[in-house]
Formats: sequence, C-alpha cells, structure tokens
Amino acid sequence: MSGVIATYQLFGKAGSFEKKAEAIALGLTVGSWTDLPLLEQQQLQQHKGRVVSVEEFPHVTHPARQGVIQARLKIHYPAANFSADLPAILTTVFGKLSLDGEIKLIDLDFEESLLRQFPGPRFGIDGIRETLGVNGRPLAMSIFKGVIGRDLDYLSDQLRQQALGGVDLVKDDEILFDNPLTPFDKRVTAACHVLDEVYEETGHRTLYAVNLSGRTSSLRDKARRARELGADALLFNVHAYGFDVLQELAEDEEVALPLMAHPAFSGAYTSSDFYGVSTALALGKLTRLAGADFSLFPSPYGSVALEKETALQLGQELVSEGPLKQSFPVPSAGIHPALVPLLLEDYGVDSIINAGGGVHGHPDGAAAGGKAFRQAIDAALQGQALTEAAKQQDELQKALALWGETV
Ligand SMILES: CSCCC(=O)C(=O)COP(=O)(O)O
Ligand SMILES: [Mg+2]
Repeated sequence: MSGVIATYQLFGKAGSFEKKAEAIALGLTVGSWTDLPLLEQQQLQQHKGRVVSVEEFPHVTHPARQGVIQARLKIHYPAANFSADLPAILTTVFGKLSLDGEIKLIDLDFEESLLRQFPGPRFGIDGIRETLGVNGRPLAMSIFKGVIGRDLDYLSDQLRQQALGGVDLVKDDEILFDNPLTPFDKRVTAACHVLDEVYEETGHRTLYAVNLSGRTSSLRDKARRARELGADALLFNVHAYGFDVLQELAEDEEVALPLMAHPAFSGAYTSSDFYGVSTALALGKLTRLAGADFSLFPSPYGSVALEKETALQLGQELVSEGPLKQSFPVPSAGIHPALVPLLLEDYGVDSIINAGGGVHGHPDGAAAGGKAFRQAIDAALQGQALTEAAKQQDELQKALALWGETV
C-alpha cells in the first residue's frame, strides 16, 4: 500500500515503546476503531497507521535524562489519508504528535509513487554545472556582507569585487530584504549589468542569487518579474516560509530559476535532541523534495557548526540516488580557505565552498579573497598541501597567514 513511513526517536523505560507506537499509529489515523461494527472496522482498516518496527537501544542513554533508553519507532501511514503535499503529510505524521511530549521526527521514507508527485530540483547539480560551464571542481560562492543601509553603488562595487575574485556564484545575505536603498528589482538589474561587464573583461561568468522576500502572496509575481529582469537564481528562506512555498516556486514554469534554500530559522525546530525534526530530514531530504537546487547548512567546522555525523548525513540526503535530481550541498558559516581540503574530503567535488567573511576579510579585499578560495580548491583537488601551493600564490598565502593552516 502506498504511503510514507515515519521514523521517530524518543527516550523512555525499556519495554514501554510497543504500546506508545500502537497509540501513535492509531491516534494519528483512525483513532479508536476496535469497538465499531465490523463493516466500519474494515473500512477504517485501510486508513489505520501500522507499526512497522520498534527498536530499543539499551546502551544509548542521554546525560540529561536519568533511567531511560533511546528507541526508534517506524510507523506506516497510508497515502489514502492525505493529499500528496507536504503540509498534509507533515500534519499527518507529526502534527499533534509534535506537541505531545519528547519525541523527534527523524526520517520519512516516501514510497516511490508518492515521491514521484514531488518536483525535486528543476536544475539540480548537473543543470547548474551546465549553466556555468564548470565541471570537475567544487563551485565557489561568496556572500554580500555589510550591505544593509548601503546604496546600489556600494552593492554593485561589492559584487564586482567578488566576481573579479573568480567565484561562480554570489548570493545576497539572507537578512537583506526589500528596502528603499537597494530594492529587489534594482538589485537584479544592477547585478546583471555588473556581471556582464566582468564577464566581458575576464571571460568568467558569475551568477547572482537575489533574496526573494516579502509576504507569501507576493512571491510568485516577484519571482516571475525577477526572471523577466534577467535574474540568475533566487535565494529563499524556506524554513521561515514553509516547504510548500518553495515547492510552488520550483513548479512554476514562469519562474523556472535555480532555487537556493537558506537554513535561517531551521535551528528552531531541528536543534533539540528531544523535539522537532532531524537536520538531515529538514535541510536535506525535504528541502530537495520541495525543489531546492542548493541547500545551505552549517558545516562541521565554521562559526556555526553542526555535529559532523549530522552534517554528513544531511549532505548525503541531497545527493543520494533516486528519481529526483540532486541538490548542491553548500556547507557554510565561518568558512575560510584553510578549510577547503576538509570540505572537499567530506562533500566531494559536487559541492559548493561558500563564504562571506572569509572572502571580504582578506587583507587585500574581496577579489583577493575569492582568488584565495579558488587557489585552495585547485590545490586541494591536486592533493597538494595548501601551504605548498601558497608559496607560489600570494592571495592564498595571506589567507592562510590570517586564518590558519588546517591542512
Ligand atoms: C549557515 S549560514 C549560511 C551562509 C550565510 O548566509 C552566511 O552569511 C555565512 O557568512 P560567513 O561570513 O559566516 O561565511
Ligand atoms: Mg548569511
């Protein structure tokens, strides 16, 4: 029977979990059905949740909880219970339950016929590479910094410096919203102009991801307008808006732009060991399913770090084999050139090295900052120690001197 299997994690007394699992399977579907007449019982049977497995981990305890062990419950929910959209599915598997004590939604396994009803990324890793004409190396991305309260000339100049550094993408910071000094439409047109100029001067093409922001009802028109104005990609604070809003944008033929999902706000519902949704599910599987071509997330190394195992699982969700195109993993936050070998080892060639402060903070400015990243990527790909490569490359040498030499 088509549907979805939800995996939950909880802590409790050994032997108590079977009863809990049955209560969830019933409670989130048909409620109490056993006292009903036989005909009605049969009708409801096809809608009843089914306990797939209950696994106890007697050795997995938690320092903040005494006398309890960890367990994982898997429960199947029939597709007959919900429409094929994430609001309905999330409400079914973790609606009221998310409010009902300490329980965390770890994973959702979509049966293939259900999975195929979601768009996934429109472009995916291959499509983005084709647009850029860049293969065989991780992409480099930088982020506007300190542009709130600045005008369009300032923004244009900062973009120009970043593009001259040879990065493949530049994104708005997620906290730059529509404002009188740098309104959305003008950002797009100014960026097209600057990036065309840099392309003519250097032959290097950089794409710009503008932050699609504002009320939900305005987003579709705004995104379509961005496309008409020549935008390359849209940055989107998906966890503040909801996955279905992302999906609407991904499916819209008149938008048809690469979508970059920002992790802002996701920590509010992923960070707890006891509540919420796993990071890999929220920033990985669901973000890809809803149509993000890029998913940004904290790397295991920088200023806002995820636990390494979590960050790797998340990356895996974005690129794993399946019917959907792959999303680019973009490990971020506090990234500087010395971290490039570690990121390459963790996420491979099909990933993006993304930095704001690590580009703009370079002693010789943002163009030099971008170059230092490109030099670090080339060296790491060749298996060359960065310190070795830096002997020939001034930009990398200065970056390592400032931020350290991890490899
Ligand atoms: C996990 S935050 C995503 C990247 C981002 O938006 C950002 O501003 C990172 O900036 P940084 O200066 O830390 O590279
Ligand atoms: Mg940011």
